Amino acid sequence: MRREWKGTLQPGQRLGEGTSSGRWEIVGSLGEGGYAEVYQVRDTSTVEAPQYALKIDTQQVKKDPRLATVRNEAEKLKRLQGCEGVPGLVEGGLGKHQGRSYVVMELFADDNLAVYQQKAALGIAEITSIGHQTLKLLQNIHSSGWLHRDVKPANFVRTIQSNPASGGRWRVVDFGLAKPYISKEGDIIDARDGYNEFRGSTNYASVRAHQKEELGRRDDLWSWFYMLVELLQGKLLWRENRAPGKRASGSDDEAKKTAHRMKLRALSDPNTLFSSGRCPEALVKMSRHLSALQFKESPSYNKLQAWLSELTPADVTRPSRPPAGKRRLSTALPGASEPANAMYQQQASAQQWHHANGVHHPGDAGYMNGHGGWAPHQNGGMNGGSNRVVWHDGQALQLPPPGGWDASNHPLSHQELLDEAWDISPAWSQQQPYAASMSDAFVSHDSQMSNQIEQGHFPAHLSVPENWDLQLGQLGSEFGDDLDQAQPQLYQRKRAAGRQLYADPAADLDEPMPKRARQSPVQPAAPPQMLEDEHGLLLQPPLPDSSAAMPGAARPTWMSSPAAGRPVPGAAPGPLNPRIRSLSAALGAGSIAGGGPARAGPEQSRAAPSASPLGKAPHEASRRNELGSSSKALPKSAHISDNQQGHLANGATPQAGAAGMAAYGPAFLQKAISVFDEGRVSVNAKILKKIIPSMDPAEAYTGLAWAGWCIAQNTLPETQTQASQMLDHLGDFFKGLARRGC
Ligand SMILES: Nc1ncnc2c1ncn2[C@@H]1O[C@H](COP(=O)(O)OP(=O)(O)OP(=O)(O)O)[C@@H](O)[C@H]1O
Repeated sequence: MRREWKGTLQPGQRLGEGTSSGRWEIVGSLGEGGYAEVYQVRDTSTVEAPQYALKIDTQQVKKDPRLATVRNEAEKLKRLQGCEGVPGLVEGGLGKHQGRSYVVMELFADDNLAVYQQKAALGIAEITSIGHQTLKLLQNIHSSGWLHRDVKPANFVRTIQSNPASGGRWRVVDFGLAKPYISKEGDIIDARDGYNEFRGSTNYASVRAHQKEELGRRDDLWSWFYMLVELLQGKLLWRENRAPGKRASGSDDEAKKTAHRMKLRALSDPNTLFSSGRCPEALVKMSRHLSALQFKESPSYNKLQAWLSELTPADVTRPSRPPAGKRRLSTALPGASEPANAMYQQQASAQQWHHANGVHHPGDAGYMNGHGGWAPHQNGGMNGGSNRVVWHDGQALQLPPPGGWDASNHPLSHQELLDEAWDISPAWSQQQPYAASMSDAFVSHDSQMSNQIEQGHFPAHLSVPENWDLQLGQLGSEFGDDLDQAQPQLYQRKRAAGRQLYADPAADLDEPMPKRARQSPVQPAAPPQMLEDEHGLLLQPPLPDSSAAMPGAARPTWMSSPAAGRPVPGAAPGPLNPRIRSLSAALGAGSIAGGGPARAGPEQSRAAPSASPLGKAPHEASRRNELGSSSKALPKSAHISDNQQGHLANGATPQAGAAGMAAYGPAFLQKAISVFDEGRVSVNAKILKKIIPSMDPAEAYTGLAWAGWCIAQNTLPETQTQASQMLDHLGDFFKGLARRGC
């Protein structure tokens, strides 16, 4: 299955002045709307050949010079330069190619939000985080004196460079409909009399946009609000009846009327926005606030941010998993197909992935990557999460989940499995920008993998097509964010061509028409370029003996030797990340896992810094107090079962007994899974499911605490909410367990 190329320009094609054959070389296709095509390009005028996004008028525009949409957008972008989160323009990046205007701008990696939200399930932490970030982006634009006027998920693009000032990992694109709302004199421009135009996209347009009224800041925020409803519920009820890839029955006008009617009704009863009949209280407050705003009045961004933080997991009603066909991945996986991948070699030589100490395929020349995966140097491979496929001597070998098998393909004991869990936990945090998309990719192989795990067929020789990584990259490449979302291009263009032209007297420039249709970007983004973020969270110092990470090297004794005790982070002699140590001390070592000196000893207590990484020292401290009393701590029990007979009910602790285990065991698993889900590392929940029943509960709790923390770290620093919520979940959960253990 080959990826369908969207757009009229071809890969390798060059355009623009500056070099003899054209400065901008088309590398990938990012998206296509009714009026423009967006490509990933290389600047061939410099040796480094940096990559950018190039937006160019569709071919139809050529036929009607009045529709110079991209040129107009470029002019607006010029005026918005310096506004955080808005794409930077590239010098010399404005031009014409065969009569079509183009503009070259900063390239953002990864998906837009419309695509992203259709991947694996989003938990409350991630939804609120996205809400915070996108709201901040809109506030930035408004503070610059501009309205976006086409706020919708497809116009927020995720990127790997995190910058809290500009909206964390999200950026905003598509300024085709943007308009200043402040005059040159600095006054807010009055609404124009007799204004009678629809601006925006049907699904996200405010009620006033439907009524063809002039839009203000409040209307951008209504669109943001509907985005939020969609994030929470997984759908907008006015577009619900539309089959994927199909238009709603009836005309566009009918669809618009339906959306308008339902939005109007929701003004007086926000519960009607949700098929459950219950609108989260936080959204009710937002709706009231936005409804009360006057045209010129500034929304209270702070209040909206605060209400956003009030959302709870119970407010998420979207399906916990998207249908299989909807899972997607549009990010290039590091090392996905390239033999002797340069980045991996660099990592290996720098010995940065020291902690990875899992299984590998014997005989391969390679090293463990940061995800507990094996990255062969010579043969190429795809690594990460718990599923691994390596290319070896021209063959694809599928390897078991980390911890499943040792180097001689013998199953690991549960003790070793636990060690593996310890090993891979910090790896997740190191894979910060990619963990989500990687685990998405692996989800798609879950069933195949599980079957083989069940049957004990590892490593298995698979028949994997040459372009397997490409296929992953295009899983479910179509998405929709508006009425004619996934319509054939022809249809979109026909509609585009049929639209009327207009000029907006309040803007310096003619504006493009309202835009809608788009096919999704499907090109994998540029490969990752960084191993360490600005906060230094991605890497840990190497182990004293870094050769431990190399094949054949002995496992460091502290990781598996019973004499050395459980390899709790705080107890490890290696210089582990102090953040992990502090969490372990606060949650695991100093509390639940009261039975083992390595976990509960004074060393851990001392190791806990006075302030936690999240600045939650008092909170953590009180949690420690609540949990830390030795009389209340859950005592260490014997292993449930060495032969993994596996039922939680069989593994009674002396105190809680079989009944107690049966009662809270499933909740424990459920919680673990949901925590991992929130961290978007869903596939690892599978490993947990397999290994937890055979583990000492105290070990499992401590391990989860650490793992949860590592996941939480992925979100720092701009999404502290997410991180702290995860920790809270874990803390509450542990508290509950401790009580039951009494
Ligand atoms: N700078 C960028 N970096 C990465 N991707 C981008 C960039 N700009 C746009 N894209 C991708 O291209 C898609 C289309 O971009 P944009 O919305 O600007 O085009 P458009 O033709 O105006 O779309 P529409 O007509 O549907 O509104 C976006 O949804 C986004 O996925």
